[in-house]
Amino acid sequence: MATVLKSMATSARNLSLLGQSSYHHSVDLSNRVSNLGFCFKGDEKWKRKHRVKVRAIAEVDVEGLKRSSVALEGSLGLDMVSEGELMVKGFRGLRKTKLVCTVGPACSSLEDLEKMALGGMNVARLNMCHGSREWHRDVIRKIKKLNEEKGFAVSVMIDTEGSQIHVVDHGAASSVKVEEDSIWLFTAERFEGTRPLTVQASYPGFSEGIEVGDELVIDGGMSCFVVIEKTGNDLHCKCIDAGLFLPGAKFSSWRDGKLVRRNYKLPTLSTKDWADINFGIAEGVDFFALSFVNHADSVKDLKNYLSGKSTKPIKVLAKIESLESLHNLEEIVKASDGIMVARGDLGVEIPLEQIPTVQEDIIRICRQQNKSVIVASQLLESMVEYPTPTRAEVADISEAVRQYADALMLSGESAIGSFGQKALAVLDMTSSRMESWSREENRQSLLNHHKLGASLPDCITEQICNCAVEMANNLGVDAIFVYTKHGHMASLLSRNRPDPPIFAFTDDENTRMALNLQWGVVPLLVDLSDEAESNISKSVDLMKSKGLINKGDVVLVVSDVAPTRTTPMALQSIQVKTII
Ligand SMILES: Nc1ncnc2c1ncn2[C@@H]1O[C@H](COP(=O)(O)OP(=O)(O)OP(=O)(O)O)[C@@H](O)[C@H]1O
Ligand SMILES: CC(=O)C(=O)O
Ligand SMILES: [K+]
Ligand SMILES: [Mg+2]
Repeated sequence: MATVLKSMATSARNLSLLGQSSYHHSVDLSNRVSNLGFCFKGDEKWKRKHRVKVRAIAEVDVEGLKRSSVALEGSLGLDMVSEGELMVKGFRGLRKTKLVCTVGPACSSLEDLEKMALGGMNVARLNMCHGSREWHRDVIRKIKKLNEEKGFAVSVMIDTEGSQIHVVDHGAASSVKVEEDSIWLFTAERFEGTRPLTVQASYPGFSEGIEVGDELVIDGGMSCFVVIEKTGNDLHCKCIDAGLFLPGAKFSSWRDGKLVRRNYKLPTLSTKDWADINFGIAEGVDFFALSFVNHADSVKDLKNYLSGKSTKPIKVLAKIESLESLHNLEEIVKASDGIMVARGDLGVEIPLEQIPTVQEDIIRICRQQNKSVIVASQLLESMVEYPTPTRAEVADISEAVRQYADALMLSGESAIGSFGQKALAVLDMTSSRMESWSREENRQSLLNHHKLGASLPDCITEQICNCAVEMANNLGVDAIFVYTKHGHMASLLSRNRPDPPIFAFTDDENTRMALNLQWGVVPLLVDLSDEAESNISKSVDLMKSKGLINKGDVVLVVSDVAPTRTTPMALQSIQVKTII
């Protein structure tokens, strides 16, 4: 717990990143809470309550909190970071937006991974474009070790390489300047080292469908060329907009202001990707993020493959990063368990000014379809090099939070940057701040209640969850409790983005890890029986014994009871309980 508090103090210090200077290093813990800025204006009851809790922390046994994540009889399988956060910030202060961090050489040691977990990393992403399988295996095992030994619950996501066909490289380690009117050769010929004014393409057929007069846009606008001659597969191009070539640059080709769609007939999942997927299954990862998905079929193929091959249910996220995928968006969302708005590659294929609206559309569709959605790429790009974010980056993060994305992702900021933990703290602070502002100002953009369920039982479940959230918000309850086997009810509650946090009690480890991507859900691993009432009273007692809920707290309980011999009907209910 001492470490949790230390990490929170670090977060508080990082407030100065956002232009606040009111934090003093010597404040006592109760001041620290209010300095974190998470209190509700005028919510005296809330402030009093949490000062009391904060004082109690000093007496908590550190070892006692580093529990195993195994569901033991009577244990409250709450991860230690949520537990610490709850004690310090209270129900309303819990961050609802989930945080995904790409693990790379800058944060792959056990110590750094532990710091990231303490800093609020919910999901660790491994990008199979980089590093060897051995390197990734080592990272996955370190994360599992931390989960088991230190009481974290960080999920693991594998992001596939995909068929990267539109990549060119100049062979140098850093960027190369491109002068206006200079003539460059784009070739698929393989050679070692560098050649002046030459870039190597990653795929022999890279220039198929490209004609003289087409424009080649590098990395969404880092530089721009026009094709002046085509010999065989090679392209001779003149720079018409000076700029830079980065290592492994991506390009798109344009004709008459429109993207030239090239049909390479390459599968979304390459042979290497399938091998990486088998690797992920063997290592027991929780999510696969599928790069360059164009059609729902590739998602369905992978899901079918997993259902036959993997003993644990692994969630499949589709990455939206091509123009094609935007044309098939609804189908792709339906077929997937979630979506990543992969703004990096998307910005190579669509004009940058379209990204904000596309992002908002994708988030809305995902919420309607009840699918998790991650906003990714360049959230804090400047922090790869600098210790503070730009104001524009903080505004971008806030906007994604205001749109109610489930999760935000760090890429290079954590993988190779010098300030990964600080970047994570900025995500944490900025999202918490925007969440509390949205609540205070009651600015929830009400979800246009898109009906999901087809069968009557599905419709009932959905309506119960919609009504439960409306009740929870109107009554101002402190927390929502839900008992769930596969996480479905928890996700239906999350979809409505309620004010109070959703504590999802499950006895399934895989459900617990999958819920790590769901907005506002705190998953807990507990033993559950068939008796709803006994589950409720047991979990309330456990939460009370840990000091996580107190006398006078009001909890809205959503339960779903399967039919038994004594009650032959499925029974779903909403109860409001005041803790006594
Ligand atoms: N495992 C790793 N080993 C070495 N470098 C890495 C690793 N993971 C990420 N990086 C570095 O961090 C940068 C940003 O990571 P990110 O995951 O966004 O990759 P990317 O190459 O931009 O592609 P994409 O996200 O589209 O697959 C990469 O360009 C790479 O330099
Ligand atoms: C994350 C990713 O793949 C992208 O932004 O392109
Ligand atoms: K990738
Ligand atoms: Mg990408």
